[in-house]
Amino acid sequence: MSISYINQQKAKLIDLALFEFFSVETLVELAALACVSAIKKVYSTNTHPRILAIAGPGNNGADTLVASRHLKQSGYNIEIFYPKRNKKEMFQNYVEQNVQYEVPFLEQLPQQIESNYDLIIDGLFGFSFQPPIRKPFDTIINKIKHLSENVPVVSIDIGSGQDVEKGNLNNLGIEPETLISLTLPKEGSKFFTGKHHFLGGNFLTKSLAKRFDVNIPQFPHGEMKKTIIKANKQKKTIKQQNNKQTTKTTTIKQKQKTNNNTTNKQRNKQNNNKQTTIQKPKKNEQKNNNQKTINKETINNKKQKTKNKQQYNQ
Ligand SMILES: NC(=O)C1=CN([C@@H]2O[C@H](COP(=O)(O)OP(=O)(O)OC[C@H]3O[C@@H](n4cnc5c(N)ncnc54)[C@H](O)[C@@H]3O)[C@@H](O)[C@H]2O)[C@@H](O)CC1
Repeated sequence: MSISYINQQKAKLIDLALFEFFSVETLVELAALACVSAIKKVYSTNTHPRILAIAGPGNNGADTLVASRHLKQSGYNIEIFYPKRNKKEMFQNYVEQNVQYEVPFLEQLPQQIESNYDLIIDGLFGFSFQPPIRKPFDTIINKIKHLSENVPVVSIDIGSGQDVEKGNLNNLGIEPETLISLTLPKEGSKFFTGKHHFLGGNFLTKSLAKRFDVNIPQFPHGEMKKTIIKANKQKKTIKQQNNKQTTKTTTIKQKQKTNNNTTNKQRNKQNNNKQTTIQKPKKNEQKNNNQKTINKETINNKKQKTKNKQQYNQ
């Protein structure tokens, strides 16, 4: 079953529907844990011990504040820049929790980020972002955008400054190396160009999925990172070089069936994984958004994963 991408309005409505039977604190805590789980998967305390988390004024910032606390407890050396503090009690509690766990809050975006941090968490804006970017976030986003060539950036739900539905229009937003979509990927994430795309927050019930006409992502409860969607720039380049292939949708399963080397055991394993589709975007979308081919796969499909990794490294 393919993953549904949702627009801004649907994301907001699903969020409201979840609030009917979850408290916002519970959702934030679970979303934050999903983010932590994904971050640990790619950036370990050995390779990326020093993290700068940038938290925005809304619930995307709340996810970031809570994730920061968990990351500190997981052994990372994390600092938070939280330029526009939300005055609601929930946010004040999140700040206090970080203070209690000795996570420092920075007054300014630090200088020398490249040499002082191994990873940046971008939690400025999520699905409620409405362009254009207002002060002081324009300067912050601009700085992080340029740093992202030297320090990996993880964005929570949306690359901040990007259009929720159209992606990184006019290159105004942050292009993260890792994107962690929550509940369901937003339409703009079809244009994601980074390396790792996780999906976390297994919140949808069957009735909500029906009500909002979306597919529930298939991954076990608690395993927030089970479904991974990977953008593969290299693949697109190769495809383009091989000359104007028409839009093609093929399942990983179908693709692998044609591979004579695939063993029955592997095939069974692939069938068990809910494979998703490889899709090429529409031409006009590509033009506006520097779209890259999206290769969606399950994490258990190790063989395919290794293949993709090799392509990145080429
Ligand atoms: N159902 C879900 O998927 C869940 C989503 N959560 C998180 O909540 C996020 C959505 O939270 P919110 O609805 O609070 O909104 P956001 O956190 O996306 O942002 C809203 C804030 O950003 C400001 N803002 C919007 N556009 C701006 C602009 N152009 N310039 C400057 N400031 C701007 C608004 O004034 C408001 O303060 C999601 O993206 C996700 O990270 C989780 O916390 C809980 C579960």
